[in-house]
Amino acid sequence: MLTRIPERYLVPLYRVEDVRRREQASFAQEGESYAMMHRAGEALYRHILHHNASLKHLSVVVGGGNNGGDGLVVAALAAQDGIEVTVYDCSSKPRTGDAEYAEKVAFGYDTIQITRNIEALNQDPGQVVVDGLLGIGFHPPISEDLANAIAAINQKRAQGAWVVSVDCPSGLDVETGRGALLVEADLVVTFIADKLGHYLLDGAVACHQIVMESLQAVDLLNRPTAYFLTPAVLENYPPCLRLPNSHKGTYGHVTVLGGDLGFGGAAIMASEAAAKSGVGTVTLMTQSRHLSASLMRNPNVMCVSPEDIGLGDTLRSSESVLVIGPGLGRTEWSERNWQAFLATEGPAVVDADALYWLGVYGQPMGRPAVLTPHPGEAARLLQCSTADILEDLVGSAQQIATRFQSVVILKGATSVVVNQNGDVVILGQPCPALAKGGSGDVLSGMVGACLAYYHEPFEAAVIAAAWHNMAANKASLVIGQISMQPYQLLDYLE
Ligand SMILES: NC(=O)C1=CN([C@@H]2O[C@H](COP(=O)(O)OP(=O)(O)OC[C@H]3O[C@@H](n4cnc5c(N)ncnc54)[C@H](OP(=O)(O)O)[C@@H]3O)[C@@H](O)[C@H]2O)[C@@H](O)CC1
Ligand SMILES: Nc1ncnc2c1ncn2[C@@H]1O[C@H](COP(=O)(O)OP(=O)(O)O)[C@@H](O)[C@H]1O
Ligand SMILES: [K+]
Repeated sequence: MLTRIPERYLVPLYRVEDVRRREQASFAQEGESYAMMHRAGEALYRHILHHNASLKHLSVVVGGGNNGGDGLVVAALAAQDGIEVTVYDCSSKPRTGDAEYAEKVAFGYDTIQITRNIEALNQDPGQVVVDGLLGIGFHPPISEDLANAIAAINQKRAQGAWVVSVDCPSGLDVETGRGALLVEADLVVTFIADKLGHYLLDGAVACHQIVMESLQAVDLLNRPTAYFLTPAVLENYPPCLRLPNSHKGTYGHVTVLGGDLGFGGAAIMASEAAAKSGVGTVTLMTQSRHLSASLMRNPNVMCVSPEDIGLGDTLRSSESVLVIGPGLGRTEWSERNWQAFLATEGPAVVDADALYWLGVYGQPMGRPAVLTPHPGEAARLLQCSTADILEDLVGSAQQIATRFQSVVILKGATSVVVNQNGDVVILGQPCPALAKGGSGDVLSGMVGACLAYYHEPFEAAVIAAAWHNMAANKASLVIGQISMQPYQLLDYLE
C-alpha cells in the first residue's frame, strides 16, 4: 500500500462489523462460543500478571454483557490462583448465554467477594482494576449507573490504581473513537482484531497501551479499514535522507505562498519548516511588508512578493513543490494569488485559507496534491457540520480525497491520512503542546519538504505528519507542553 513502508510497521484496524463477522465465523467453526470467551479471559489474566508480578488483590468491575463475561472469567482464574478478588457487579438485568455461564463459574468461588456497591471501589485494597463494563456492544448514551461505575474506575486510577480494559475502554464508541465519559486505561487488551476507535479522538487519549489477542479467531482476510503507523518506522524514514555525495538540487525546491496582512508569521513558519526539514532551496512569496522579517529570521529562505515576481517564475522546475495557504487570507490579494496558483502545474500542498478558496472554486486538484484540513476546514469542504466530520473521520477524509482527487491529512490529536485509492493511515500520539496556532503552518511546510524529497504524495504526507507529531512529542518533553512553540519542534527532526 505504502510503497516504501513495510507492513510490519502498520497495525491493521477494523470496524465492529468485521470483528463480529470474524467472531461468528469462529463460533460456527468451533461449534460453540464459550471457549473463545475463556481464551479472552486467559489472555487478559496473562497480561495482568505480566504487568503486576506480585498481584495479591484484584478488583473486577463487570457489566451485564459478554464484556462482563470476559471479566468474570478473569475473576475465576485469579481466584483459582489464590488471589483475593472483589467483583463489582453493575449488570442491570440477568446475564444470558456465555456471560451467564461465566457468572456461574465465578460466583461458584466463595473466596470471590461480590458487591453491587461500586462506591466501595474507592476503599478496595486492590490496586489493579479490570474494566469489564462495556465492550463493542456499547451504544451511547450511557446509563447513569454505568456512568457512575466509569467515574469510580477513573477515580481509583487517579489514586494510583492500574487499570486494564477488557477489549476497549468502557464508554468508548469503537467505531468513531468518541466517548463522552470513558475509562482511562493503562492497558487495553483487545480481542480478535484492533479497532479503529482506539486510535481516534477520545479513544486515542484513553488508551495508553493496546495489545491485540486474536483468540485463534478464523482469519477472514478482509481488507482493514485503516492502518495505524507505529512511530518506530520513522528511524528509517527521515523527512529527507542526507547523502554524503549530494548537492542542494538532490533535495528539491519548495515555494510557500501565503502571509496576507496580519498573518505573516504563518507563511514564515511554513517556509522555515520546509527549510529545516532539509529541502534544497526554499522560496517564500508573501506580502512585501513581511519580507524583512523573514530575511532576519531565515536568511537561507529566498523571499519575494508576488507583486514583484510571478508565481510561475519562482517555481524552478516541474518538480518544484508549491505550499499554498498559511496565512493566505480571504481578501482580494488572497484570491488573486489563489488564481495564480491555479495557473501553475506541479505538486502542491493546500492548507488553511487555500482550503477556503478550494471550497469556493470547488474543482478537483488536477495535479499531485496533499490537502491538510482540520475538522472545521473539512466540514467546509464537504458542506456539513464539524460534528458530522467527528462522527466519521475516516469516511470524511475519504470523501474529500475523492471529491478533490488528492491525498488528505485530516488533522487532530491523531491524524487520518488517506489517498484516492481508499488507503487509510492513522498516526500520532496526542500532544497538547501542538494545540496552538502555528502548528498547522509548520506541518504544511514539512509536507512540502517531504513531497519534494519522496515525490509520492501519500507517502510524503504520512512521513511528514508522523514526524511533525513525533518531534512535537519529543520537544514538549524538553520544553514543556505549555510554553513549547510549534516551530520549536523543527529542532527535533532527527
Ligand atoms: N464469546 C463471546 O461472545 C465473546 C465476546 N467477547 C467480548 O464480548 C464483548 C461484546 O459483548 P456484547 O455484545 O455482549 O456487548 P457488551 O460490550 O458487553 O455490551 C452489552 C451490554 O452493555 C449494555 N449496554 C450497552 N450500551 C449501554 C448503555 N449506553 N448504557 C448502559 N448499558 C449499556 C447492554 O445492555 P442492553 O443494551 O442489552 O440493555 C449489555 O448488557 C466484546 O467487547 C468482548 O469483550 C470477546 O471476548 C470474544 C468472545
Ligand atoms: N492535542 C493535540 N495532539 C496532537 N496533535 C495536535 C493536537 N492539537 C493540534 N495538533 C496538531 O497540530 C496541528 C494543528 O493544525 P491547525 O489546526 O491547522 O492549526 P494552525 O493552522 O492554527 O496552525 C495539526 O497537525 C494537528 O494534528
Ligand atoms: K471494557
